[in-house]
Amino acid sequence: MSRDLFASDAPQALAAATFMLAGFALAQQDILWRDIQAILRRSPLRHMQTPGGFTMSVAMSNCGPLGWVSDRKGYRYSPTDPLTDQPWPAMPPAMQQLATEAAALCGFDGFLPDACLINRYAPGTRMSLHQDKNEVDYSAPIVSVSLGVSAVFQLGGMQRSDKTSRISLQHGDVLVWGDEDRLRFHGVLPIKPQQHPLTGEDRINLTFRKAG
Ligand SMILES: O=C(O)CCC(=O)C(=O)O
Ligand SMILES: [Fe+2]
Repeated sequence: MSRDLFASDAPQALAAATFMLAGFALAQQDILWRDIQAILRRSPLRHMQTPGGFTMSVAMSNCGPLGWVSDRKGYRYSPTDPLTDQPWPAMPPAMQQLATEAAALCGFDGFLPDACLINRYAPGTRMSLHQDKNEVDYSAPIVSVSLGVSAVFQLGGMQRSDKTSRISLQHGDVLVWGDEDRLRFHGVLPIKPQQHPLTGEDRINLTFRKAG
């Protein structure tokens, strides 16, 4: 059987600076899951408000020195969880190391995330096309880890109206984008009803960022 079927350590280039590390997080799934549960006990998943007054369908929380928040005042990073008025839970070493190693494999040496957004997609939930642009410094990549049921990721261009390509994201896949791809529009199509042994019907996504 071809070695390539198992070559999860070899990044697959999807664009000039967008890479798929298929199954890269699989070896860490148990510790990741345990760490995520511990974070969510302290800073629970919640549906944030958009500046326009809508409620987001993806439920979110964060860990690390900074956390992404949205409310009527806008999108931003905050050192405290508005739900608890406490600092966000610390970023567990296994999570930070996974992000740093994934980035390095894709040519982004020295990536030290200070924020990890935790997204939970229930069946039918989507994330519309957007750019990740609340971070201060765009020289750092975004490292995105998928756990649980599969999703279809839309990778667009620099304009919202640009054509998008579809990338299937499976449990354990890690997607990394930076440099000239850092501000590409991207989104997630509605999650199809499925079951996964680790997460049930949900998809959990972790996006590691250098926010501050
Ligand atoms: O869920 C994903 O795969 C992408 C999440 C995302 O784009 C974000 O949190 O900004
Ligand atoms: Fe994003």
